[in-house]
Amino acid sequence: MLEVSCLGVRYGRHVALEGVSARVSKGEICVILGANGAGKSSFLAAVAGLVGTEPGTRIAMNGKDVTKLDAHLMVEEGIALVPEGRGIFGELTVVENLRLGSHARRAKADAGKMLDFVYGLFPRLAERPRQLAQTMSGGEQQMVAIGRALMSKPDILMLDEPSLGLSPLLSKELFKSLAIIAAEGFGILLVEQNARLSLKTADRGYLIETGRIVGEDTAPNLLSDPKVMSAYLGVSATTAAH
Ligand SMILES: Nc1ncnc2c1ncn2[C@@H]1O[C@H](COP(=O)(O)OP(=O)(O)OP(=O)(O)O)[C@@H](O)[C@H]1O
Repeated sequence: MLEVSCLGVRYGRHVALEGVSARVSKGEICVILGANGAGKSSFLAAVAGLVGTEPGTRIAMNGKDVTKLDAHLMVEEGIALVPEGRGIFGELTVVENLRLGSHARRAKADAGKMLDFVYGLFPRLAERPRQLAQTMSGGEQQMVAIGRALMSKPDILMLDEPSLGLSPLLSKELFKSLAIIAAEGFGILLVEQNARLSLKTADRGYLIETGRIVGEDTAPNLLSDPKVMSAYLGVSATTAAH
């Protein structure tokens, strides 16, 4: 459904990404792993239309070339991004934040249905629709951010480090929710520090180093590869085996 080939991003003279290819299908969870500064956030931002790409880049959604579209048009093509830091509006209520997501033309007709889906997924939000978003806990704010992205009825939901700042328990719950979202047919592409937890939930993973893809495999294969464990999971191969 999402197919990216030969993606390049430069910031002035600095080449942040070069020749990056990746794909995400309906109902699939893909994770991008890489060290700090490898280019993970830049990749999501480029796919979302938030940063420009180099000549030769091709981004296709459902077979349509969307390479040069601006961010708001990417949303109409079915790509939604939950940015690092969540980007919710603290002085708006939970339901006002959620409704912002349904301004996309593709989402308007199904806004009620999507709101029911989000409330079913995150009952905590259904209990407090009129609470100001800034007074919600970190985990709840992440639910608002994901909920708002879902309200745009995306085909692909992209998340930049969604478990950042969450407790291990909340992170686990977050990944359970992502599995439910994928089971509904949404494709998920995420960047995560918590590589071990994300690989347990994901179907496939990409390894990125200094702006290039250096590996791709199924999540179970990556999890059982000692080299990957020590390079990307921040634990020694011996520890990882237990
Ligand atoms: N707006 C920008 N201007 C200049 N350089 C940038 C900009 N954004 C990112 N970079 C550089 O591009 C490279 C990739 O950054 P990016 O944030 O995509 O990496 P990352 O893998 O997401 O890192 P992290 O895990 O630390 O967030 C880094 O060297 C970074 O310093």
